[in-house]
Amino acid sequence: MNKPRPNAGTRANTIRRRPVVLTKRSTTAPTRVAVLGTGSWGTTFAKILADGGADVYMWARRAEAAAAIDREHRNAEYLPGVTLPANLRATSDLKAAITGAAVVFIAVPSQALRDNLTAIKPLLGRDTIVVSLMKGVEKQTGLRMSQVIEQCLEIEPERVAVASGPNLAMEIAKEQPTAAVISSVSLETAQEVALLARNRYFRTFVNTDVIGTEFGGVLKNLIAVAIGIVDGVGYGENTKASIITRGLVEMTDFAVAQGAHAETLSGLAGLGDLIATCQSPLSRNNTAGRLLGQGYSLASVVKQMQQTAEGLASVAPVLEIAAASGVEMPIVQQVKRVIEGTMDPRDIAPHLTTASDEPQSEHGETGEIAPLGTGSVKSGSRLWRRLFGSGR
Ligand SMILES: NC(=O)C1=CN([C@@H]2O[C@H](COP(=O)(O)OP(=O)(O)OC[C@H]3O[C@@H](n4cnc5c(N)ncnc54)[C@H](OP(=O)(O)O)[C@@H]3O)[C@@H](O)[C@H]2O)C=CC1
Ligand SMILES: O=C(CO)COP(=O)(O)O
Repeated sequence: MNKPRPNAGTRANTIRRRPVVLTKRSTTAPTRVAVLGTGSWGTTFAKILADGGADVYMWARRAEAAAAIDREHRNAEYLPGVTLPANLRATSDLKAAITGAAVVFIAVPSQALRDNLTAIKPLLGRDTIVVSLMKGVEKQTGLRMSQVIEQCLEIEPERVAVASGPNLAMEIAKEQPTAAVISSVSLETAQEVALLARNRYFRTFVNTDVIGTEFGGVLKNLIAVAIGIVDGVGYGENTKASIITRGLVEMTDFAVAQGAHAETLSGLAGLGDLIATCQSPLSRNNTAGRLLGQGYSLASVVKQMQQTAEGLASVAPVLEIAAASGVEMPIVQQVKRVIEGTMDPRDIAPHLTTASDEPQSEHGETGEIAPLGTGSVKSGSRLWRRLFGSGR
């Protein structure tokens, strides 16, 4: 990462804020939407939208991938055995996919987002809403996906939303019921997107905590890599439960220090997704961790992975932001060291690498019951004063 950039006060955060009038969409005709990316999540989300009644056009970067989806109503490469709705079309022509779309959903790997936005920008309508389905941060800048979108497309934050939650693609593609959060600084935008992205097996809630919702998705990936390492090494349920529990504290500390609400990290986009991803062999982050735990090098793991494991790229920028904000993330530190090959995976443990050997309070430095998300925040810090010093 070249320049660590704290989340508060980035340019993308400070594009403020002429009032945006969101045009009400027609309620009679199906809403035209585009989904960019025909991997496992893009295809599954397109199915969610089509099954919810939207008129969906997917974009694939490879013409043969688009043609196969259009012709066979299947995406055998990413979702074997799943039949896609007949009203779901695909193209490799970006202009054809985006033109006329009221909402554009993006599901490409996080590190590829910026390049794709350059091509997307001239094709967007004045009111088009852009929704990130991604769960990574940009390695070079540390920016969240919604920030990259605002910055590159030069659009108001009110036209941007994110979707996150316990959403393992293959389970949803098989129509197993689940829920997710749609978040935007504009409640109206979040509601509009949530109404489109819901159907008999997919329930959407809304919030306006974009920072917490996005970081929930980013951070649970890192804890899922840790759990994979534990599995790979052969440790059992106590180790995993300890890491999941302490991992949630790290996630919450980090996100709150960036301006998130602690409750968001206890919700679907935090705890919910943490449970799903840490428990499931479907998780690519979990799988990558398991290979690391079995002793494979990062290069070998990347080679073996057929699909995107965002946690591998997010770990360094997250730790840089954590260091800049005074947040301790001992579990994520351990993941980084295993990825770098500087720690034996068998040494992974839920211990806290604090300077002192004194037993540490589970609930923060006072030893009193403190809200989740204050476990490792130092008592002199700005966050601590905000939580405890102001009498709140
Ligand atoms: N899978 C899941 O269960 C979930 C994933 N997510 C998030 O969704 C995002 C996408 O993940 P997912 O769909 O699973 O990933 P996949 O690896 O399954 O698919 C990636 C997709 O992006 C395309 N792609 C790869 N590189 C580029 C590029 N440089 N430019 C344009 N398109 C590119 C691939 O095309 P090609 O086939 O040609 O390589 C493919 O269509 C990630 O951020 C992930 O965290 C969120 C929730 C659930
Ligand atoms: O985000 C996900 C589930 O909510 C998918 O997790 P993986 O990217 O680890 O497969």
